[in-house]
Amino acid sequence: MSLKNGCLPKIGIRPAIDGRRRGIRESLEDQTMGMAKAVAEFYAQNLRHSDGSPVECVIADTCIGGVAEAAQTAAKFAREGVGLSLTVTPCWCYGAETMDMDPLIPKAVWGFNGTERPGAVYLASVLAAHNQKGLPAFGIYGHDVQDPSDRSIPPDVQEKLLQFAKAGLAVAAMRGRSYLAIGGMSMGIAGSIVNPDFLERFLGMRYEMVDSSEFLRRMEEGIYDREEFERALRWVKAHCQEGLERNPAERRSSRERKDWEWEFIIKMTMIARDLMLGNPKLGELGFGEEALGHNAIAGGFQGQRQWTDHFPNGDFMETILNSSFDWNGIREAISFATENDFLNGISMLFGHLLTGTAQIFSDVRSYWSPEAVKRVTGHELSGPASPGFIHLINSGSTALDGTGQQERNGKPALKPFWEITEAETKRCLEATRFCPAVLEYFRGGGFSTTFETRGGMPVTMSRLNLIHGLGPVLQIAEGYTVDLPVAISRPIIDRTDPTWPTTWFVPRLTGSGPFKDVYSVMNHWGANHGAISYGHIGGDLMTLAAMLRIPVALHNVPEERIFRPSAWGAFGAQDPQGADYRACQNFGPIYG
Ligand SMILES: C[C@H](O)[C@@H](O)[C@@H](O)C(=O)CO
Ligand SMILES: [Mn+2]
Repeated sequence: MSLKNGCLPKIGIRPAIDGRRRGIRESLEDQTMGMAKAVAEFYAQNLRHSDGSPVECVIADTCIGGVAEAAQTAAKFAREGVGLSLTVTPCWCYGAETMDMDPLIPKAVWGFNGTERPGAVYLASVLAAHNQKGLPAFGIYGHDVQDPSDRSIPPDVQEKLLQFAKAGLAVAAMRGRSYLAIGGMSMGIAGSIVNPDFLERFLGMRYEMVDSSEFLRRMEEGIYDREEFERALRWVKAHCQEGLERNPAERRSSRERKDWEWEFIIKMTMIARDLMLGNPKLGELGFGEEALGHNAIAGGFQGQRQWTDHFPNGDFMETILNSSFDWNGIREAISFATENDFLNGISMLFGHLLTGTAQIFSDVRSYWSPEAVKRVTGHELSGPASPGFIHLINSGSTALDGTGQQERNGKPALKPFWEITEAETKRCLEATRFCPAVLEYFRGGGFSTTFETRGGMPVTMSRLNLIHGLGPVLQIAEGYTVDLPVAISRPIIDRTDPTWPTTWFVPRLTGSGPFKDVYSVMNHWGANHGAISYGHIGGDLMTLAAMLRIPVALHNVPEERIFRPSAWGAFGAQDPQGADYRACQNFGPIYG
């Protein structure tokens, strides 16, 4: 089953040229179209959609020397489903006559750094036109002068081409899709008060909602694939190991009840997925409407409390959906928020679309200072955990990939699903236990995913918050997962909920402001949850946020990784954070 619904967005390449015939244009055709072809090839080789398929480029039929060819190109791009555009040129062209005017399409311009023809002068001129007309565009200007015969794309240009395209593809992938809430607000968590206005205006997405009772209807009326269910049950019995029972002896559920719960939560998992994505198998069974699904690219489940006070909790479902594999094999992770915290779900979606990897969803539970660790465990922190750490932990939603049992160059990693091996999925499962849910919290039972994330992984924690009178803002903290010695980790986990997955996180400190120490990062975090993505992707998130006009409230991303539309500089080049707020407010959300 694929998460895509309809066509995948393509990248439109626009070779712009000096329109003067009888010499100039003719002499430039080859080099200009050559740049377009080189970029298309570069993208095809280096970019994939989050569903694993290679990214396709559409090149304009002709070089664009003026408005007629710009219009022909726009028509071609609309026919072909282009979601973002890149204009390339080695020469002077007529800015406002050749530029891409589609307000919905993220745009960049690569102006070749050569001296024979003034590509960089066009770049400056067309960016000025974009800024003047309120159509923000990213400028790409290579650092070193190239010769006209040099058809290579220099590494600094490659980096920017990729950063722009990854974020632009994410923008295009979200447009027209849905966030599906199963249930409503969970325990007063404001992030689970889904805000359709934000989804529609900033992301071009719909808010879809179904009542949790839909699980029961589908179970009781047999609206799921029975054959898949049997297969899933066999897989669960073979690979999902039950963990320690933490409930007091007199309250534990019977074996019979637990077996029933396993069947129930497997069905919940299949039904949630079918609700989001649809399932042709349901059509074959005579359920045409259900077969279609809700066109969702992200979703969430309220769970607590009405559902979990009576029925098994959603932890297993959330974990499996968020993972890059299940009983059907290795596949794209499905971004799914526990407690229906859609703001965290969308943060996970951003991370997923930018990387193709599974995401970790966590409560940002506690800051542990070295002093508190010493007092509670009797041990001193050392190594990367020395400045103290943040304990990330939540009942559900953390992908099995979050164990860190996949590897890249011998180091723990969360990989895009197309790079994950069968053996690595086994290791993730072996490192996980499914503990009977703590019945004090979850009266209806269920099983919670239990593991400790391997240390040493570069990760980025992010979070969207909605602020009255301001709108959405994004927080970003790059850092590392760390390993703790058992003598420290055990007592700390036992003080919280030992049946839940734990990630020990140390943000990269900068020595000042919110990143002056680990405590300050925790203290500045804007909500109870964070979305954790493998890798240092803060720069990519910032590029995406700028495209979506979401200001970045907090980050520790190095300056050289920050890449925003050219107009941002006009709002205060010496005050990038304030400029970001002003630019986002000035241009406003893409979809109104
Ligand atoms: C079991 C509890 O209700 C937890 O689910 C709660 O601590 C949270 O996760 C709050 O975000
Ligand atoms: Mn939570």
